[in-house]
Amino acid sequence: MTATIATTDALAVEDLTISYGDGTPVVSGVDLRVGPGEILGVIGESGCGKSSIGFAVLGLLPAVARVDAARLDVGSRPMGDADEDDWNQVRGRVASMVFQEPMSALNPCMRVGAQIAEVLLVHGLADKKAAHARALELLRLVQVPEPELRAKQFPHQMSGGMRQRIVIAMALAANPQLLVADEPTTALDVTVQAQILDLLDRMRRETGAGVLLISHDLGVIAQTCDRVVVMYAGEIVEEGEPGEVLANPSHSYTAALVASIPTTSSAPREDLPMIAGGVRDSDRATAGCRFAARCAFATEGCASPQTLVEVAPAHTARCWRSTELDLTTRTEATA
Ligand SMILES: Nc1ncnc2c1ncn2[C@@H]1O[C@H](COP(=O)(O)OP(=O)(O)OP(=O)(O)O)[C@@H](O)[C@H]1O
Repeated sequence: MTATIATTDALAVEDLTISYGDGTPVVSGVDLRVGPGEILGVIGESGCGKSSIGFAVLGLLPAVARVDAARLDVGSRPMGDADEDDWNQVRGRVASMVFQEPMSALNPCMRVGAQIAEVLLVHGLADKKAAHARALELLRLVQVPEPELRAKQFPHQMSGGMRQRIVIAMALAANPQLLVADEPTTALDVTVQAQILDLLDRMRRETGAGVLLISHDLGVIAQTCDRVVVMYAGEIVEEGEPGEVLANPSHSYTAALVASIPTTSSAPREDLPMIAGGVRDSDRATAGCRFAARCAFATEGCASPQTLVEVAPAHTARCWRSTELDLTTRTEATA
């Protein structure tokens, strides 16, 4: 495959705010940058706004959603004021989505080779013969065995992992600059999960596409991403390189997430330090730290607005107490 390696950012988002109807924003003030060939992970518990961000950067939010951003560049295209025609030029060509459930992205009545070729035909990037040849090339690229045979099969004749490979082949067909992968391995069993993450890793290296990888699983993020943003109640609370963030969590929410990862030496699951409660609408409307109501270390000062501050090179956190706390052990630091 002859991929064009991009030189511009795959994604550049500044001050992104998303709300549904007249509701409180579910995402606020989010800045994201995905470089060419880079994997940026977005992690946070259910309801923190991860999928809303993924849909927003592909223009896929429902009409009820309101999106505001100081900058929303997808590949080299400024999409802040884009209409549906503009998004149709971008989706599948400049940026593509890999969803959690591959069956929802595939047409059950169409042979998979034809579905891959269709992406190229829709965008006028190849004639029928060339599109078919490229479909076989893409099946090889995503390591589908016996591509000629598989191309003639329907999705139901394949395993979940094989279907996700087909979806990734479709997403890559037009050589996009950005892939948005929203929980791409959650529906797969553990060994297949690892294979799909390896494939994403290889694909970004070989094609130069940047990847926005959305996951609630810190293990997936740690294994795959170059950088991670941790979201809480619609806000970024911490950002950095995964190894550094996991080793030195500097926001109490991240520390609680890290502490809730089971390890082989962990006590039985009920004894794990899980985070009590969940994101409430009122947390999103709080001017101060949105995690304060659930944080074991919150003080009166946490009611004041917090900004993301550098806690180490290329590592930022939105917790003014981070220097006072030993968040690796989740205790008040001793003087
Ligand atoms: N179409 C919609 N209309 C109204 N509210 C919505 C809509 N879609 C999402 N929301 C709300 O926006 C908030 C963020 O949802 P979103 O799906 O982006 O979060 P998430 O972190 O991806 O969660 P999950 O992991 O459960 O998908 C939630 O409170 C959700 O109820």
